[in-house]
Amino acid sequence: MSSKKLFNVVFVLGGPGAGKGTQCEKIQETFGYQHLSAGELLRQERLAPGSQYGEEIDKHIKDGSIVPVSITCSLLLREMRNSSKNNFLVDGFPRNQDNLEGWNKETEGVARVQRVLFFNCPDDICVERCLSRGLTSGRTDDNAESLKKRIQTYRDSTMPIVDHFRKLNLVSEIQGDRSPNEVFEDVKKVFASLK
Ligand SMILES: Nc1ncnc2c1ncn2[C@@H]1O[C@H](COP(=O)(O)OP(=O)(O)O)[C@@H](O)[C@H]1O
Ligand SMILES: O=c1ccn([C@@H]2O[C@H](COP(=O)(O)OP(=O)(O)O)[C@@H](O)[C@H]2O)c(=O)[nH]1
Ligand SMILES: [Mg+2]
Repeated sequence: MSSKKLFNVVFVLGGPGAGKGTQCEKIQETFGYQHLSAGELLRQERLAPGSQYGEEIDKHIKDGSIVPVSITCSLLLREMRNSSKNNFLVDGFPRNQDNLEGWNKETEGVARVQRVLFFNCPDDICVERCLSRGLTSGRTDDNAESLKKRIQTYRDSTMPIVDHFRKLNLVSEIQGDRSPNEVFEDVKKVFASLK
């Protein structure tokens, strides 16, 4: 029997602009979980010198479609293995069935999903937030055209993953269309009761 400690992972899901990144920063500060944004890791990888995946990642991000799990999962696992932490927030992943299956395969005996935080936020507010973020983010996908596709991908591909975790009783759903501090009050309750 292996005595190796499993990584604890909290998945953080929700539409584009639902507030995942904002809340993850607060959780990291307050509860010491290391924040890993899958989207951010992909954006970095795209720019990494010599990366063979740059173009592929670029295209998916602009199209609001989802990068193959082998790429995303290896970036996440690299961060986890290089960290001194044992507790991680995996922000914006798994976004579809391919992500979920790849994760399950790659992390068996390595990580356990402790909880799934799901930030529920109406589409119009999500879009409005991303458009304002786009004024300064420099992101190629914070524009009306990409957002339409991202919302569709979220609805068609990510919601079934949330529902999968609901059946496993792992989802804590939090209403995201309130001020960041109000949202965080509910997030704190979830973390206070984590097992
Ligand atoms: N509760 C909130 N109320 C208003 N604006 C918010 C809230 N949470 C985040 N924002 C802003 O909305 C944009 C998207 O938030 P972010 O945390 O990046 O969301 P996500 O990671 O889900 O896309 C950012 O510009 C952020 O500052
Ligand atoms: O596991 C992931 C996470 C992100 N993305 C891509 O990266 C984009 C931006 O994701 P991010 O989570 O940064 O966006 P957010 O929801 O926070 O606005 C997505 O639309 C996808 O194209 C992906 O392919 N796989
Ligand atoms: Mg984000």
